[in-house]
Amino acid sequence: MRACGTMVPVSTSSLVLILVVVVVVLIAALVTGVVLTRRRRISLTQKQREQGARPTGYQASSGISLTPAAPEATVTEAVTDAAVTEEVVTSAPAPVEHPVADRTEVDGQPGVGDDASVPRDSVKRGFVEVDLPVEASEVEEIEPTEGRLERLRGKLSKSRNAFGTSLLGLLGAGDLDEDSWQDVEDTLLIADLGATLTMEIVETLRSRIVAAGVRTEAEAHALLRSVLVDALAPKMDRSLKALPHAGKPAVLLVVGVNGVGKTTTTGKLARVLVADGRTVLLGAADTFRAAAADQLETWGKRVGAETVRGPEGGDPASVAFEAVKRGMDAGVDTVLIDTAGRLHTKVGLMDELGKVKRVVEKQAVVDEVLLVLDATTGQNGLTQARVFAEQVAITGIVLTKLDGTAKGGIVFQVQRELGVPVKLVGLGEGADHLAPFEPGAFVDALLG
Ligand SMILES: Nc1nc2c(ncn2[C@@H]2O[C@H](COP(=O)(O)OP(=O)(O)OP(=O)(O)O)[C@@H](O)[C@H]2O)c(=O)[nH]1
Repeated sequence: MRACGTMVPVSTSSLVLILVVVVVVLIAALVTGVVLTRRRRISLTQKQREQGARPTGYQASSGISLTPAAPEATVTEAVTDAAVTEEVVTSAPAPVEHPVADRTEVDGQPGVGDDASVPRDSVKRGFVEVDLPVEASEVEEIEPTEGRLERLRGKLSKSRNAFGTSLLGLLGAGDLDEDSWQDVEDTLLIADLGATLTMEIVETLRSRIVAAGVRTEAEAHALLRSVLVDALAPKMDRSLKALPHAGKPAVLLVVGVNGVGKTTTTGKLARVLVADGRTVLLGAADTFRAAAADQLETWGKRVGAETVRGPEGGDPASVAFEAVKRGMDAGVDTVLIDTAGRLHTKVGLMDELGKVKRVVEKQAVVDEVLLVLDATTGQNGLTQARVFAEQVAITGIVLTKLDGTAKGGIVFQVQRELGVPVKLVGLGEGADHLAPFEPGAFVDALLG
């Protein structure tokens, strides 16, 4: 008898059989693994393709709604449109008077070089006076822009104190006498809502307070919120026409007077687009200010975007043209063109802007002309906006430096006056301090 546990001898053929089984099992596992990995990769690619193929506007994950321009716009039509716009402008009922002395061109051909003979509207900033954005050794992580306005609401504290807090204090105090209504009016005027809009809002508040029988502070808050949101035209299309169409990149032109934050906004906007998975090319058509192109190029490097630049003092229209050409050749999604600051009263410089747009339109549609306004300049911003809108058809407003002012009310006025939506707001010098403008979130930030 063999004791239990004694080893049973295994024949060579059994060993071979076991080995064959093990090898077959291993091969089967390997094949299954490969098939699963392929499937996963294929489904991911399909998903990406679906995302890329969305034909019309969508809410970008970045929180800024990006859309392609209307499909019917073609280059030729755009050129014709530009001519039509100019005709309309010339036949506008009340053209803005420009003193002839302000003309800067000397030969009828607007160009930055002309300014050598006549001083431009502002002192040139040299290298030493301009803080270049921090150079990054590698492409940076970008903060998501979804909910930025909520996250940056603290930056609106100056406007909140001057505007929301005092208004709520007045309205929440119960029955308002004439003096209190006068205070409401003054608060709105000081916050830069302008006389017409202020009167409208006061009238609406007076009638609705009575009709709704507002008694508590919470009711006053709700009423004020609804009146202010309505005054911000919440239904305006604030999507950014920054997506390619008809096989060409979207082209955005950034314009405004000196020092309002055009280059900074262009850089911040490139980050927003890159964060949304878009490819971007920057055009440094600000050939006037020393270091403007360096400033833009540094912004570009931080997000891996190429910058097309020209010689200092060169023709901005030709830089813009080259940038769009390069963008088309490289197949990027969006070309962002930064232009030089120009005072709206300088006819030659305003003509130059029209030329930049027309030259670009020889090869692609300009989908957006974003006017950058410095919120701290108050009513003057409005005057600038009117003149810029006459020269180039403004499609959106970027209101910068809202963090540094108690006059957040300019947002209300500029939209009302121009019928052009505020699309973005600058809330600080930080690289990601640019937020999509949302009326509800903005009013909430003002009212605290
Ligand atoms: N606080 C604050 N500062 C801003 C904002 N946007 C821009 N700036 C600052 O404004 C200054 C001018 O910005 P730039 O981008 O150089 O202005 P620009 O319009 O390109 O200037 P020019 O080319 O000379 O016309 C810089 O110091 C920016 O950091 C903002 O939203 N908030």
